Amino acid sequence: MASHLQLPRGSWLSSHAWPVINIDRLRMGEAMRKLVIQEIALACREQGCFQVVNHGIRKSVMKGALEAASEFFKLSKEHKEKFVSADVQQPIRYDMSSRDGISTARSLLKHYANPLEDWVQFWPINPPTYRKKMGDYAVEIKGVSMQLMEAIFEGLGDKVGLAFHSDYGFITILLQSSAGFEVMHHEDDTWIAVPAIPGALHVHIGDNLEVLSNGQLKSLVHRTILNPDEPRISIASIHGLSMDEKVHCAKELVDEEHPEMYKESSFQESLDLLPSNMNNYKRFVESLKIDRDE
Ligand SMILES: O=C(O)CCC(=O)C(=O)O
Ligand SMILES: [Fe+2]
Repeated sequence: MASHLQLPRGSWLSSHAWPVINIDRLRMGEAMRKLVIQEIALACREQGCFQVVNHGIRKSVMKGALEAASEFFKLSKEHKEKFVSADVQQPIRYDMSSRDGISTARSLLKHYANPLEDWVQFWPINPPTYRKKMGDYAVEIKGVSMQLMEAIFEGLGDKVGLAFHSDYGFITILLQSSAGFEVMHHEDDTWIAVPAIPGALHVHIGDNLEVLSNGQLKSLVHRTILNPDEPRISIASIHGLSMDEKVHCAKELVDEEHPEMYKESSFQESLDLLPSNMNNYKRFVESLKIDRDE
């Protein structure tokens, strides 16, 4: 394993936008499974890759497979050359030169693996532990692939139900019946799945608070993903001022070093902007930003 891989504190490591997914949670009840499927779907859509931990493959099996491969490559030429073939259809093939146009400097041993009983007869008998160690790994990695394929297929049904936006108002409080809510990380613009924790309320910052705080707080960009299997209910309570009351940067937070960054606005004005959003969505707070470079 690469030395830069950190172990997950929770389920999702976002410090480097690098998803590490704890997949034994796929078996911890329906609600948890849904969340993990959503995390996997998110990683697939956003990054096209992710790492899994708690996948159930024993450490000794992973170590054994690496040892078997390494011992094979350390063998003398005559042991390995038995498997050399120019025929890429062979069930086992050792090669040191490029027949695929992509191998530049590597040796490879390529063989079929599952079902093991069909293919193991073609595998090296040297090193003597090769068949057992690589065989155990082949069987266990197939189990992980099957679980992941199932989860990825389930996640493919998920569609964005409510696209990228931030809320007008100071704060929004969400009471949600199930997962599906995603928020954008402030620093690296990656999406993070928010779990629906029973009994908990989700709170996020809206455009008004970004303006009031003169940019010290940022309104949260978020969206929701549809769950094809069950309806999701979410009650979003958005707290703001009355229709025509203006929200402006707090005077206490404006001085020479921190000039006013936003124009004042009312809830009515945010509504007036809605029709123009139909074809080209722009966050309301963006339209309030004062461009200081001009
Ligand atoms: O469906 C949700 O949980 C979020 C709803 C939302 O973002 C909104 O109504 O502004
Ligand atoms: Fe929202």
